Amino acid sequence: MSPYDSDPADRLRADQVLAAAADGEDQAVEAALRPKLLDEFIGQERVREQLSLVLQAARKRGATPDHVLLSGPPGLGKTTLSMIIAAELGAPLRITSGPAIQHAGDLAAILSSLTEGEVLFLDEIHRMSRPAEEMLYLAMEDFRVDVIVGKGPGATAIPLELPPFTLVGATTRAGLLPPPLRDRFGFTGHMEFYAPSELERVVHRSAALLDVQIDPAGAAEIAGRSRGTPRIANRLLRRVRDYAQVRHDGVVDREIAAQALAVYEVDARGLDRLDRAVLDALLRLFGGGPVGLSTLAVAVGEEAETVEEVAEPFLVREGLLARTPRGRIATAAAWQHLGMVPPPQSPRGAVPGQPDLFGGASS
Ligand SMILES: Nc1ncnc2c1ncn2[C@@H]1O[C@H](COP(=O)(O)OP(=O)(O)OP(=O)(O)O)[C@@H](O)[C@H]1O
Ligand SMILES: [Mg+2]
Repeated sequence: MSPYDSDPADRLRADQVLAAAADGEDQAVEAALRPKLLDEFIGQERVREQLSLVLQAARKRGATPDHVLLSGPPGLGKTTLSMIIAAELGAPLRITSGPAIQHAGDLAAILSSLTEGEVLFLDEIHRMSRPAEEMLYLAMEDFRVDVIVGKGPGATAIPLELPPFTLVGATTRAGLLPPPLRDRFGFTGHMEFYAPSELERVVHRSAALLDVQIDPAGAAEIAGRSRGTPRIANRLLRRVRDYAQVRHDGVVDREIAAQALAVYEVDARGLDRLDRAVLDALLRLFGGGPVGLSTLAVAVGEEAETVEEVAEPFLVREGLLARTPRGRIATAAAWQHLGMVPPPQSPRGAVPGQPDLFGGASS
C-alpha cells in the first residue's frame, strides 16, 4: 500500500498541476528515470558534496548517519535523494509520509519495527500531526518511543528502545517545521532550481533510458522550458517523444521539440497553463495588483496552496511576479511577456519588485 493512499485527493492535485502524472504509467516511468547513486545524480553540487561527506564519514565510523532534512520545491529530487541515501548506505529503506501518519500510534508502529541502520523516509514531514511530531522528537534524539498502554487515568507509558536509524525528512515548506523538529536534523540540504545546462544533462540521460534519439539543440529546447525542474524536464521529454513518434520519425531536434511544446501549451519561457492563468488574472482582473493570494487563487480556480507552491516560486524567480506585504504584484516583465501594456495612470503597473511599503506618503 502506498503511503499516499490515505490522502488521494491531495496527491492528485499536486500531480495534476505539476506533473500531470496521475496515471500509473507516468509514475512508473518517473521511477525508472530516478538516478540510483549519488554519482548519477545531476546538479545540486553543494548538497551532493555535503551529503556525500555525511555518508562517507558515517560509513567510516561504522555508525548510522545523522538525520537528514531535504527541503525545496517539488520535483527537484528529494525523494530520489532519499532513495540514494539508502542505496549508498546499503541500508533498507522505509517510506511513509506526514499525511499518512494521522495518529502517534501509526508512527510508533513504524518506528518500533525499524531494523538497525534502516533509513526511514518521511515525505511531507511538515504535514504530520502534532502528537506524532512530539513522538518523533524523542525517537530522533534518544532512539526511544513511549508506548502508551491502557486508557484514561490508568494508562502508562512504557519506554521502548529503538535501534539506531536515519530519518530522512522531505518538505517543500521548511519554514512550516517547528524549530524543535528542524533542530533535530544533523544536516539540512536545500535543493535549488537546476541550471539549464544541468537540465540538458537530465534530458539526455532520460532520453537514453527511454530510447529516444535527441540532438543537443532538442535537449536544450526542452531544458529551457522546464522551469529549473527535472521532473518537468522528464515530463516534457515524454510529451515531445509522443509528438515525434506520432507526427514524425521519432527523432527529436529543436524544431520538433518546439512544435511539440507549443501543442502542450508550454511557452518559450516554460510557463504552463497555470502560470499564464495566474499572470493573466493578475494583469487583466487586478490591473497588475497588489492582490491577495487567496483572491488570486479563486480567480484562477485553484487552491491558494497550489498557486503559492506550484506557480509562484517560478514566476517570482523569473521576475514576473513579486510578493509584497500588500499582495501580489506584476512586474514590467509580466506585462511584456503577455504582450500587454500596463495602464498609464497606474502606479502599480510597472513595479520592479520595489513595493511602496508605507503607502507612498512622504508628507
Ligand atoms: N538530480 C537529478 N538528476 C536526474 N534526475 C533527477 C534529478 N532530480 C530529480 N530527477 C528526476 O525528477 C523526478 C522527480 O524527482 P523526485 O520525485 O525525487 O522529486 P521530489 O523533490 O521528491 O518532488 P516532490 O516534492 O513532488 O515529492 C524523478 O523521476 C527523477 O528521475
Ligand atoms: Mg518526493
